[in-house]
Amino acid sequence: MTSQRKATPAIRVEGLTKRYGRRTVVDDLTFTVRPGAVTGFFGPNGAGKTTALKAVVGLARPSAGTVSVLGAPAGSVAPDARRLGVHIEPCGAHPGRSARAHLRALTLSAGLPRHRVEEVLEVAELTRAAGRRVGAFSLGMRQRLGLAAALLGDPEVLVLDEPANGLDPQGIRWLRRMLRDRAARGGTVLLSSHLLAEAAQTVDDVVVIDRGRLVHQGPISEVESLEDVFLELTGGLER
Ligand SMILES: Nc1ncnc2c1ncn2[C@@H]1O[C@H](COP(=O)(O)OP(=O)(O)OP(=O)(O)O)[C@@H](O)[C@H]1O
Repeated sequence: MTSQRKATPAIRVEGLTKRYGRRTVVDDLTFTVRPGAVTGFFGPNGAGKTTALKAVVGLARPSAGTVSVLGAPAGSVAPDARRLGVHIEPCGAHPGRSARAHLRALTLSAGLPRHRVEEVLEVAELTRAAGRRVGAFSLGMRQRLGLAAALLGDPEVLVLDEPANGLDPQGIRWLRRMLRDRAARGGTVLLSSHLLAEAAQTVDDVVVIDRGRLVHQGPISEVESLEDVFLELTGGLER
């Protein structure tokens, strides 16, 4: 990870639209994500967050619009684990494989040094469980494994869908510190979350979408209560 490219956004989403059949799930979405910061991506269930994140990392082809990551089209950055790390469920680990074997396979296919496996196991506090079958992992342990996999290349940009999902309070604190540390070192983090109180402690910038459309982008410092702003912008309990 480097602290270059500070002047330009690390991620630029312009007019992103994704349709499934006749249904528009992401609708003319434009926002930017700056390096050296954690950006939270929020929206109600079904708002299109995962779909938009998939388009950002090249896992979904936009129906219209463009996405660039570190100045390059999303799809061209995606295979480079040193530039882009992604955790979007399902993590793809074979249930019969151990966590260590899963990470080793990823390391091999990404052309990364083998020692990264033990390093990310340590970072994700999974070393003791590394020899166990992934199929026997709890939700939180699978989540840690997915995050460990995203960190394998020590990437400049991290895109994480609901990274706190299933984590216990200790795990949530670990995640917050890890993300803050990466941002402090110049890294870029874009994450989605429904845990607004927790996210408010972690993020620098906020992007809120509703029904696939952008309803807010700005620094968290300008938001008095993320929950109030979220409910106000997305129709709250009256949906
Ligand atoms: N492959 C697909 N084919 C058809 N529809 C899809 C597909 N993927 C997502 N959708 C639909 O797109 C809409 C947005 O889904 P998405 O998962 O992006 O929302 P989300 O904001 O991440 O929701 P949540 O917070 O519940 O995870 C949903 O109505 C979903 O059913």
